[in-house]
Amino acid sequence: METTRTTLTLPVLPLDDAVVLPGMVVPLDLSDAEVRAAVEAARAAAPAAGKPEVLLVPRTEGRYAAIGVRGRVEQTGRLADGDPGALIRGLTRVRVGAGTTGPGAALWVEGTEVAEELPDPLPGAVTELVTEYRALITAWLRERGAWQVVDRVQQIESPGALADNAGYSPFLTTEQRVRLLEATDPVDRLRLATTLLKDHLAEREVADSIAKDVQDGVEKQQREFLLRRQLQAVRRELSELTGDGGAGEAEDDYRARIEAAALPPEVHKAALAEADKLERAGDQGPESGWIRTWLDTVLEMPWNITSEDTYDIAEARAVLDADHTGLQDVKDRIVEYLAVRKRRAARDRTAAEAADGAAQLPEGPAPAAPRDRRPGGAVLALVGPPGVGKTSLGESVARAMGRDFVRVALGGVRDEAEIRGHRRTYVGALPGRIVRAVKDAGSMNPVVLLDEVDKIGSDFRGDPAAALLEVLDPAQNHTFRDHYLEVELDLSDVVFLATANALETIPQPLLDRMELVQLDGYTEDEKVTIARDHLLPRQLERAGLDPAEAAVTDDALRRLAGEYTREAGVRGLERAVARVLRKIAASGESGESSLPVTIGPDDLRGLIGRPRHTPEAAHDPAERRTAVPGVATGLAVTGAGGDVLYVEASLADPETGGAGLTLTGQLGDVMKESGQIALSYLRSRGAELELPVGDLKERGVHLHVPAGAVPKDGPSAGVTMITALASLLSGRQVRPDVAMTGEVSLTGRVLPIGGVKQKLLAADRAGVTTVIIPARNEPDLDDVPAEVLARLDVRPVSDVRTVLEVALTPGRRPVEVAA
Ligand SMILES: Nc1ncnc2c1ncn2[C@@H]1O[C@H](COP(=O)(O)OP(=O)(O)OP(=O)(O)O)[C@@H](O)[C@H]1O
Repeated sequence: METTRTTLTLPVLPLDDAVVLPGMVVPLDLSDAEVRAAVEAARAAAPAAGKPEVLLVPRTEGRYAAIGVRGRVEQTGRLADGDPGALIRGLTRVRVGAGTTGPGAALWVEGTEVAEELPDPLPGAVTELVTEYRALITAWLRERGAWQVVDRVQQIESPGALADNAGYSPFLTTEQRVRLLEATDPVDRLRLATTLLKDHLAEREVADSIAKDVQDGVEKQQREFLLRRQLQAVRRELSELTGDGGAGEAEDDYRARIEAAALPPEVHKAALAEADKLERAGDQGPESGWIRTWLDTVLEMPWNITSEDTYDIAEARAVLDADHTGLQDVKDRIVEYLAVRKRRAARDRTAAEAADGAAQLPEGPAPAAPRDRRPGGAVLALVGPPGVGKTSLGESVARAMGRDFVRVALGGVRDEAEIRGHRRTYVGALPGRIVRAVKDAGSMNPVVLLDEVDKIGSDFRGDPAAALLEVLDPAQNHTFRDHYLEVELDLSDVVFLATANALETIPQPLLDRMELVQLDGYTEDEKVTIARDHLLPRQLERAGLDPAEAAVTDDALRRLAGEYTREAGVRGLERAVARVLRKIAASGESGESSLPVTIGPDDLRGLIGRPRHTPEAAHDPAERRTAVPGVATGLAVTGAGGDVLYVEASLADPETGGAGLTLTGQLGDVMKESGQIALSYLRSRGAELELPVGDLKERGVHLHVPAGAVPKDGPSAGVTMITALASLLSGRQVRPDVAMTGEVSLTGRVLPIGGVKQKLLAADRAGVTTVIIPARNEPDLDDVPAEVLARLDVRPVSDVRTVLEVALTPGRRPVEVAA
């Protein structure tokens, strides 16, 4: 019911995010340029006696509403905040028409006033609506304590004005207010105002009931808290009565710690259950001790901590290079491993995201096929002699990946519980080493170095290797269960590395999971570089010396490596360097010598005594081990890397010693067989070689490999045994500068062996210059550093005859047979 009345020309006062409805009186801020422009324009146009009038039009996102409200500027002055302001009263609705001109900077429009007409008397439905709205709004206002407003609302008679008064309701949105403004029919408007109010009341009811639930929850917690406090107090009093110290403060403490620790849901549940048990058991309970230990362990685990992998491959390489000299191929392998790991991690992430996305769809496609959860695949195993840097490479890998590092020493572990923990019911039960490693690392994705996997054994206490296999298996290790911890531990993000001295004793199933990287040991030159760049700086620091105070020349380092130590790695060398520096520090301190000093090779003797390992070839010929016939130099790989070993042969006294073969020196079965084969070969073919083999048939033969405390095995001493025997029989010495390795067949063929690089490095260390190797091992020479090959005369052979030709000196001395 809208009849057009007057046409008006008014300056527009735009209202952003606000609506003024007829009947409302609102303050407007005159420091706003548009508001000021409109008010000033209105003032300019107003008749001398009358008050200026503006058209208040809501504006949303730059667009004006179709209906505005004629507003009268009642007053100007200061607003509460001190800004200039105007008090404006909304009068009537005006339909906004075309733009026009007028004084001032404001926008002028023409508008037509909207008249409101209602039938008189009002129809019953409308009266009811008025009553309903009034009841609702007064109830709401009363609730909020707005008593004056209640009175005012009670006095409003007209349905339209009643609805317009809703403009004051704080819960309405601007959009809802605009709808009220644009509802030109008064009854429609009141209907709208009623609906909006009812909606609000309904919403508030829901919110209230939620708040009430929350409140109830809080009350329950408070009650629980109070009860616990009381329980505590009772316990304390009890313990005072009975004279036991230490009241049950701790249980509540555990509960709080559990809540604070943000444990995974399962763990949280288990921990709370234990805390409950602890409370029930009380302090006197026999169980309380181990429950506490368990809770402490669980709370100390880094459940929610994972370090972020930030490495890129070039950086990782740089870290490896900075920490270790040489080892190019080893570093290449590690970098490849990291690159693959990184790619797979990225791929798995994408797959996981895709799967998550699919899972959110109600009828999504089947989730992606189960993936190998370990991004890196197999476990990288660093295999090589002691002191070649396996452990420190592991540390470097962690550093390169930006992860925490922990080492788990497995040497001598025979008990499965060492890996997997003891059940809690055992006295003194502990979690296994894997759990302890993760705890020590302080994050759930550390690099864990399983040191000396070749030295785990098994006995009646279970098989640690089997437990270890589960730890390393990507299909199982995301739910690893430690017997002690009893809750599942996700190990799938852990990077496992392993080290071993020798492959032979690694249990096969473990070996299958490993990707092997061999470290064979260093040449003398490499050792000098490592010592200069890494060992010396570190030991200087340990000795409290400044690099400017003490220098050790490369030649001195070389002598330390060559004559004071004999090893594949650099551990002994590092110790020797440390000894030298300690002496320097001591003599500097006692004033015996003045710093700075430079240590050359000849100073070493005065500092740390005579060298222990002079090369065999440097000895007086009469003192060499091969000075007597029957001794040959062999090459072997032991747990300590490559080494030279000597094989001694002798014939037993025909009267006292029986016939047959005696083998001594802790030889393994395979090595013993080599002895048998050597003897058989010489018995059958010796004559062809012009050897007096008759002795072999009548007299017992004894083969001994000294350094008897070290177990030795393998077939590669075959050539050495034959050479020693042939030397004995022929009376020709074995050349002291020759060492050899190779398996021998019954027909005298020289068969290939392993560990060529380690053996050649050892030969070079020992000062040997000619090395006999099986012809079929020639390709292995590619792995041997060029500088070593340059010093060695390597003779690849395929027949034992050639071995003897090379190894035996021409000079012939008859065997002195003891009569
Ligand atoms: N290439 C190298 N560059 C720098 N330092 C090295 C290198 N190789 C070894 N080292 C240093 O030699 C020392 C011994 O190495 P490490 O303890 O890692 O040997 P390992 O092979 O793990 O021996 P083990 O098998 O007995 O544990 C370490 O201090 C290490 O930093």
